[in-house]
Amino acid sequence: MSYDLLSGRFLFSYCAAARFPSKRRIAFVAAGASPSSPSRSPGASSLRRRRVRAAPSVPSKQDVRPAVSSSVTVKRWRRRRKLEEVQDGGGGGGGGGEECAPSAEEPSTSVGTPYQNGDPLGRKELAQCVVEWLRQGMRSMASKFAAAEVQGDAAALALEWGSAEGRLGFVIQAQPYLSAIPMPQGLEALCLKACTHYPTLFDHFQRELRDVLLGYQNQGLVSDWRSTQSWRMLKEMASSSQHRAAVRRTSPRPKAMHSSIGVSLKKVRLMQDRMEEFVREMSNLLRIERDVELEFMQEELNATPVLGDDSVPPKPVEYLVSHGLSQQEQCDTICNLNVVSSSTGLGGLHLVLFRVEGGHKLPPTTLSPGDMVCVRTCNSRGEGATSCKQGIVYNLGEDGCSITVALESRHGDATFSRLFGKSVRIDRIQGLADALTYERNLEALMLLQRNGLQKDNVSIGVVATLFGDGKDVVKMAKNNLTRPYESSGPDPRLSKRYAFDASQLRALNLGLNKNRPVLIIQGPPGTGKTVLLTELIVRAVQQGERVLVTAPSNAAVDNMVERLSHTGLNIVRVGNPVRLSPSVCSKSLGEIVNGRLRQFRKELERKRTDLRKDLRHCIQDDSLAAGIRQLLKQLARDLENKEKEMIREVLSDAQVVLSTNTGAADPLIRKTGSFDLVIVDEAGQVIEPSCWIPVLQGKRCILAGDHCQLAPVILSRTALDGGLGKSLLERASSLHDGLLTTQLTVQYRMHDSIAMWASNEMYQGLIFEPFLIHPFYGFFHSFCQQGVSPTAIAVQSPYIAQVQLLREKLEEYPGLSAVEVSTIDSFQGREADAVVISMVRSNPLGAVGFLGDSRRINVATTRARKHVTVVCDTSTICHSTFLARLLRHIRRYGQVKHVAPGSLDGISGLGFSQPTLPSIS
Ligand SMILES: Nc1ncnc2c1ncn2[C@@H]1O[C@H](COP(=O)(O)OP(=O)(O)OP(=O)(O)O)[C@@H](O)[C@H]1O
Repeated sequence: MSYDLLSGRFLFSYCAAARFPSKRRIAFVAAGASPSSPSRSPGASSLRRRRVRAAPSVPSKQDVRPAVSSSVTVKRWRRRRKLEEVQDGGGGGGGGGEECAPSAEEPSTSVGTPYQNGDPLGRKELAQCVVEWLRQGMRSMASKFAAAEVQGDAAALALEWGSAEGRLGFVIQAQPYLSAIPMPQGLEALCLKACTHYPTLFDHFQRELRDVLLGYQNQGLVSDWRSTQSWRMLKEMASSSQHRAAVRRTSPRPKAMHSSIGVSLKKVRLMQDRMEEFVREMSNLLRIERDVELEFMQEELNATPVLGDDSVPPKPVEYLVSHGLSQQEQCDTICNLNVVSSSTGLGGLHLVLFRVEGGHKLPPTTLSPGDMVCVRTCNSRGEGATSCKQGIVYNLGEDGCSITVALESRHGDATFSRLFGKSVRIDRIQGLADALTYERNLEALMLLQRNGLQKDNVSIGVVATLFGDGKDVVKMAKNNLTRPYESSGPDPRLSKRYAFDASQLRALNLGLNKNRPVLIIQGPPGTGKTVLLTELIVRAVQQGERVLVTAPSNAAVDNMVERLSHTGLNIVRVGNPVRLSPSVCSKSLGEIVNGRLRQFRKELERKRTDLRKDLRHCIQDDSLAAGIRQLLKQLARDLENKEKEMIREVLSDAQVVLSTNTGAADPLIRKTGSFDLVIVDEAGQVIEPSCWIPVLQGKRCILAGDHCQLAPVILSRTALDGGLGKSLLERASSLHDGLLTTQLTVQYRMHDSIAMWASNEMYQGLIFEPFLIHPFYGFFHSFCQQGVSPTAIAVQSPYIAQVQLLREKLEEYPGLSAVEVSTIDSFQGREADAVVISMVRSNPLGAVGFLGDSRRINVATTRARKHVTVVCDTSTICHSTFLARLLRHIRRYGQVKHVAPGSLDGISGLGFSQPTLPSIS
């Protein structure tokens, strides 16, 4: 190894003909060296000269000669080493290459860059023999230094230290001592890595010097080893900034985590690499998906309503138009609106009030609070501009002329200001991820990569479990962080509310184990996942845990809020007020805060009114008026501060916080600190990045769901094929031989004949132990006549337009407006005594579209406790073998009724003829 004065580069070459065949000789150049390389550091020239002198000129293994005192010849030195080896028991140290072959586990090392910074490399990274090889080399160097000390040869000592000065000098100085010792066979690459790693060399040298000096002290050669010149010089070197910079890690990799999660640093690095690879892939897929979404949205928005003849000058447009490339997505539009005012709502919502131009009434519209909309300027024909702002309908004015939208943009946003004074158009867009969701997913991935394995990350156990391999998890278990093998026997104390079955009790016990970072609860429909989660939350709070509960959709979160409302827990639902179901409003953050601020607001309003009165009276007195205006501003600030304080208070007092997965990224939640437990319901329905938003906020997590029910909706084929559609639930349940998963096996909801179909079609015949349910038979039109309450009936369709049409039709029948009509997707997680599924599709081609998605039909069918009616065109539906099997099952265990063409006006058309179902292989 030498330093090239001309190029200013550090050259290292090593040739060990005896051990490496010629083609395996290693010669490498570390370009640029370190920031403190001699060419750049002050005093570099003298240092360089000394280094050139001190470095042996490319020693070969045969003639390597340790730079020991002249009295020790190479022969004697070798003899002594051999003797030491014999004394050590035949090379128990490191020379015995034959005993120290690299194992399959040993990392393949790239020997590229000497002088990496960082912690000393240990046995795990280098293998025992290499560490021993280093120890011997450094022992020899330390002995030389210490010998100079006891011989009182200050000049020699100074010379040696001078050569070793600086980390580069130190590494160079160490080489001859190391080269003198044969490298363990097969581990040459690791030896080369180690012998150029300054922190490692220094660490070994320090330990050996201390031992040698201590030996001298015991022999009475020195009085106090700590006060020797060698030791003081070493300490001086250790306190230099150069040294500290070298042993400080410069890469963003985590520090030695082994003490935190009980696995080796090497394993932590592997996990980090795995995680970085995952984050890279997922971010890329998210971007692809986002591009397709935007493209799709643009196409939807470009489908501008056509107003007929171009030559006819357009009148003020007042219409509702539905168009859509996909039948599921419907886009309702209101044009010719003007911005009237904007204000800030609770939680910083940017509320913008729009009115129809010319004081006209809003057209009849299906837009309603909570709908996601796109807001942009438009021309007099209603054609919209390309750039748009996303928002959510906040409310529709009672006067019928206005609509308020909560916009994503903030005050002062240029896009928003451009809306002023212009004609504006609002389009409803369904089923598209908004920009905020996309950004929050990306942010979660970034946080996972950056903080996932950091010591201070609360969810480090979760991350390590989900990115470690099976061995890591077992290791962590030994370290008491997780106990995957703990007893799963039922705990009788847990069965007060329900008579839980054994599989539910097992899940409860596992879920309440604070030492378990990850639990996956999987269960087919009706097996009590939601019931179980409710119980788990109650018990977790009882054992002192603060819980964050999330789900992919607002409907699923509200469902959980409703179930928890009766438990007496202090729960808070966080989310955009306009998207919450009215039944849970009393638990929403907005409502709670407003309730507590009511008195304060009243008082503030009174003060405001007084001040405004005063202002009117002193309009002539500029300075007084300015003072009053200041006071009014101050009142507004007071309200804002009080609001923030109250939000913080409400959230930090809450025992359970509930939001959607995306909503969990809300700074309001993040600011209140981490959670002991995060529970994600319907976890099979959400893409993995989204799941990481809540999961990173808790010490441990429970994911519940069913991978045979609705999957994440992905638009891009590339993203789907790349794996974006795979949920964390699905990935985690296949990890570590299913160690993280527990199954629920008894279904309590459905009549046996419904459950049987689901079991055979979706769960490989898994027998759900049935729970006794009495079926009833009848038809939708006559259910109610048979005494079934309208609230016990749920109508589902995959298509939103059909849902809207059915709602309108049912309004016409007195008493039937209580029948719930919804899309299949929004009914997931819920149940009803009787379910009617309207399949809609009817075409000569037999195209079934996404009806062919077995998971969606599984959800629709398994919502029913007692009865399922499927309304469909069998000639279309039966083109799908899956759907044809469903119809066959119904024919076998139920009844098929036929509506004759042209007789759609009611009961009279229903007969009992058996339609021919195509044969299916
Ligand atoms: N141990 C039990 N004893 C009696 N009834 C139970 C029990 N567990 C669950 N149930 C009932 O079974 C029905 C289904 O429960 P739940 O909605 O929790 O199931 P789920 O697994 O979440 O279903 P899905 O996945 O279809 O949403 C509910 O009516 C619930 O009250």
